[in-house]
Amino acid sequence: MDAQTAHIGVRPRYLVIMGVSGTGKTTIASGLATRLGWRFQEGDALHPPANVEKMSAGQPLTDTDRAPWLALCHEWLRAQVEAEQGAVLTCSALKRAYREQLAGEGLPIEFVHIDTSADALAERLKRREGHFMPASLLPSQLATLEVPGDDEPVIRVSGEKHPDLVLEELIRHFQAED
Ligand SMILES: Nc1ncnc2c1ncn2[C@@H]1O[C@H](COP(=O)(O)OP(=O)(O)OP(=O)(O)O)[C@@H](O)[C@H]1O
Ligand SMILES: O=C(O)[C@H](O)[C@@H](O)[C@H](O)[C@H](O)CO
Repeated sequence: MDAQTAHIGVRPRYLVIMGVSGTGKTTIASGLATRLGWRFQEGDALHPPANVEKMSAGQPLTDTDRAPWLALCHEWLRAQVEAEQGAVLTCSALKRAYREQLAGEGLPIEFVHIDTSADALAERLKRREGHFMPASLLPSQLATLEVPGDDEPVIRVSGEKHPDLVLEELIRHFQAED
């Protein structure tokens, strides 16, 4: 545990920051990784090019499309657990089955579900520029989302609070549990 992490007093964790497109996964994940000195991976960067092309064309992904992507995400998580340095991955992880695949082989994965209202999401995606995901896919994202159950290792946060407040809330949560 380096000086910064020791100062904050949080043991290494292995987090998947999840939720629908536009909910704030990259914002929160990168903020956590920076504050805690943990490794960060943008899950979208692990998509096969065909998946990005499909979404860019306004077509929702299928379970078959997501399978190789989720396998790469799981592999990244497994390598981080072995490295024991703490890690944060962004991944929509919309379905329970996807979350089970990410946490497969008994990996100690925790999910942070960022929940944002449909209206706020629509407004954000309408304004967002330079991203491959069209706002037209928001309804399919919301329809596909299976909100994590209380039986899943999930921490629920709001996507409509200021990101700095969410980061402080998460770090306090980790400190209280350690
Ligand atoms: N709490 C927030 N309040 C207001 N705007 C936010 C908040 N969090 C993120 N945003 C904005 O919403 C947009 C999407 O944020 P971000 O890229 O982090 O989401 P994402 O879930 O990673 O999206 P995607 O999955 O589509 O890549 C960005 O323009 C970001 O600045
Ligand atoms: O599961 C999915 O349908 C996709 O992963 C999307 O969620 C994108 O990755 C991301 O949200 C891009 O905006």
